[in-house]
Amino acid sequence: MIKASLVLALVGLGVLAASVSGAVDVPFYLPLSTLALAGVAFVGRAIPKFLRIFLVMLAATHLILVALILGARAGFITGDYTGYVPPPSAALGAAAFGAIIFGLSYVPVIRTICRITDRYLNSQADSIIRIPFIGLVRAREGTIGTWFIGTLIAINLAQVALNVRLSFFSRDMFNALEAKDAAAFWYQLFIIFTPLAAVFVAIALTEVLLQNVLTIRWRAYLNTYYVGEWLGDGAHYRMQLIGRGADNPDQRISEDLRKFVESTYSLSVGLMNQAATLVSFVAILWTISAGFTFPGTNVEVPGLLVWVCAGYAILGTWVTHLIGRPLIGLNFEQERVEANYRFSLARLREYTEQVALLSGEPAEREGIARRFGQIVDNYMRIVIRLIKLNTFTSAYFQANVVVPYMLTAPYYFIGRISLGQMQQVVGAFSRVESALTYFITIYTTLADYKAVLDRLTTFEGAIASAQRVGGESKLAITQVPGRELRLKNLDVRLPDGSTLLHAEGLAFRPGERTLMTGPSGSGKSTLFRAIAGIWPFGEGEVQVPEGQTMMLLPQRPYIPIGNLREAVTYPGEANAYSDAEIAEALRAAKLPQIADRLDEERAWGQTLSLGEQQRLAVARALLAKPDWLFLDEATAALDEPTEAEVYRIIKEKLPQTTVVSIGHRSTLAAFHDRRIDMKKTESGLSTPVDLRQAEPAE
Ligand SMILES: Nc1ncnc2c1ncn2[C@@H]1O[C@H](COP(=O)(O)OP(=O)(O)OP(=O)(O)O)[C@@H](O)[C@H]1O
Repeated sequence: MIKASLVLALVGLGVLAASVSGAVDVPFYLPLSTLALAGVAFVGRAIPKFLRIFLVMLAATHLILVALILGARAGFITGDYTGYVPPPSAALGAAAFGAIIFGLSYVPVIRTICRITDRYLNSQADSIIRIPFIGLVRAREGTIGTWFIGTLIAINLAQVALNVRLSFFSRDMFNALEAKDAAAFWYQLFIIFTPLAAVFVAIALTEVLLQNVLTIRWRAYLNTYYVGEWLGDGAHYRMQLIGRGADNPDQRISEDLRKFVESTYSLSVGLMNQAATLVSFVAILWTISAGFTFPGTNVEVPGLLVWVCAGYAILGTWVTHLIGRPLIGLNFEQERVEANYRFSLARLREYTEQVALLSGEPAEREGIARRFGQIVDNYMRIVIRLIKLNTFTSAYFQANVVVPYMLTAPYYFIGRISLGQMQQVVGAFSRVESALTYFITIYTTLADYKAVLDRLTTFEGAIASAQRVGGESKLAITQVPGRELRLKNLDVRLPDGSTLLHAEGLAFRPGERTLMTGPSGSGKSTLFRAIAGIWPFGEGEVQVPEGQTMMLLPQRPYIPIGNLREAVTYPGEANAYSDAEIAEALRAAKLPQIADRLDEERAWGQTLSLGEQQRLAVARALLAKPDWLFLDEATAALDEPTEAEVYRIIKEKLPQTTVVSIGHRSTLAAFHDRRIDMKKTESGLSTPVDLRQAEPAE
C-alpha cells in the first residue's frame, strides 16, 4: 500500500511538473488532489489498511480523470473535454475528504469496523498491487481477500469515471440534436455510447460476482475466527459463568457477522461511490457555471450551480432528518418485538411436552397473539411515519426533475449555454444532489449497522473477559509425575468471590474407587469442575498425573446432533472405532436395542430417555477407556439393578480406570472402596472429609 501511494504521488508530481512547466495543458488541480490523497495514505501509516486502500483508490480515480483529459487532448479519446476545468475546490475537497477519513479513523465505532475488517485483510496478506487482474491469474488463497477488495473498489470508481464520460456523451448528443446534425447524432449513439454501455454492463456483472464471492469468503473467515475464539480455551463456558455481555452468542455469530460483512461492504462502497461522484460532478457543474450571474443582477458568482445544488440538498436532508428521525427508534423497537416473538415460539418448541401435559395451548395462543400484536402495533407506527416521510421525499424528488431546468433555462434562452450543456447540468445536478443526500438514504441502515457493531463489540469484550478470567486464575492444574491425583490447599470460590469449599490435602489413588457424598449444594459438582480444569474461580493446586486421560460424565449427558455413531464416540473421531466396537460398547452399557442403528440420524437427545442417555454416556467411557473416570450422578436416572449392572460392567471392562463418583444413593457404597463426605462447617464452608471406608451413605 505504501508502494502504491508512492507510485501515485510520483505520477501526480510528474503531471504537476509537466502542467506547471506548460509542457502539457493539464489543469494542475487534479494532480494536486492525487498528491494530497496519496500523501495522506502514505503519511498515515496509522490509518487502518482498509481506509488506506480506499484513499489510494480515490486518488487513482483522479488519475483516471487526468488520463481522460490528456487522452482527449491528444485525440486518443473522442469527446470534447476542453471546457472541463476542475475547480480548485475539487482538489481541496479531495484533500479535505482524506483528512476527514483520517480523523474518522480515531472514532471508536470506525476503529471497530477497521479492526474487524483489517483482521480479515491482514489474514489475507499481501498487497493488491501484485495481482492486477481478477480471473486472469489463479492467485494463492492468501492474497484473494485484499485483491478482491481492491478490484471491487477499482470497479466502483471506474463506474463513476464512466458516468462522467456518459455525461459528456449526453451533452454532445443533445448538441447534435439541437444542430440537427444527423451524422454527429448517430456517431454519438453508435461509436461513443455503444462501447461505453458494453463496458458498463461487463463491469457491473463482474461486480456482482466479486461482491458475492467476497462477502461469503469474508464471512467464512470471520465465522471461523469468532467460533474459534468463542470455543477456544473454554471461553464459551466462562462467558456464561461471568455472565457479561454474552447473551445470544448464536445470534452474534450467525446473524450479526452476516449483517456486518454485507453492510460494511455496501456502506463503504456506497460512501466511496458518492464521494467520487460528488467530486467529479461538482467539477462539471462548476465548469458550466463559469460566467453565470446571480439572477436579476450582473454579479458573477463562481460555481453558482454548485452552491444552489448544495443548498437545495442540505435543505432536503434537513427536512428529511426532521421527519424521519423517529424511524430509528421505531426500527429498533421492531427488531426487539420481532426477537421476543421468535424467542417465544422457539421456547414453545422446546417445552412442547410440558405445555401439552398442562393443556397450556390456550394460554400459549393468547401469549403468541399478544406478542404478535406488539409487532403489528409498532409496524403501523412505522408505516404512518413512512407515509409522512415519503410525502416529503416524493415531492422533493419530483421537484428534482424540474429544478435544474428552472435554474439553467434563463441562461439557455440568452444563449449562454447550449441544449447539450443544459442536459449535462440536469444529469450532474441530480448526481450531486443524490450524493449529498446519501446519508438520508442510508439513515436506517446506519442505525442498524451501529447496533450490529455494538453487539459484536460486546461479544468480543465478553470473550476477552472470559479469557482473562481463565488466564488470571490462581487455581492451578499442574501435571506431575506419579499416578496419584492430589488437591493441595484448594479453595474453590463462586463467581462472586465467596468461598464455597476448602480442601487442605486430599489424594485420589489409582485403582481406588471413591464415592463422594454430601448435602445438595455443598459443592461436589463444582469440585469436579475444578479438577477438570474448567472452573476458574479459586486458589490452590490440583495435581494431576502426567500424561493420563480424564473423562467426566455429568448427570445430563450432551448428545450432539448427528447419527448415533457420532453420539457414542463424541468428542472423539467417529471413525476411530469399528462398528463392532461401538455396538459392543452399547450392548455392554445395556442399550442392545439401539446397537445396530449406528447410522440413524435423529434428535437422539430428545428421543432417548434420561436413563438411556446416561447409559449412552457410559458406552462412551467404555470406548474411550480413560485413566480417570468421574461420574457426577451419572447413573442417577437408572433403576438400582441397572445401576449396579453398569458399575459391574465398568469394573469389568475398564480395570485400569480409577473411578470417582458423586451420588446420593446408599446402594452406591457397595461399588466403591472409599467414601469422601462433603461436610458443611458452621461458617457455611464445605470441606471434604475422608471416611476411608465406603459405608452406606446417610
Ligand atoms: N455458575 C454458578 N454461579 C453461581 N453459583 C453457582 C454456580 N454454579 C454453582 N453454584 C453454586 O455453588 C453451590 C454448589 O453447587 P454444586 O452444583 O457444586 O453442588 P452439589 O454439591 O453438586 O449439589 P447437588 O448434590 O444438588 O448436585 C450451589 O449453591 C450453587 O448454587
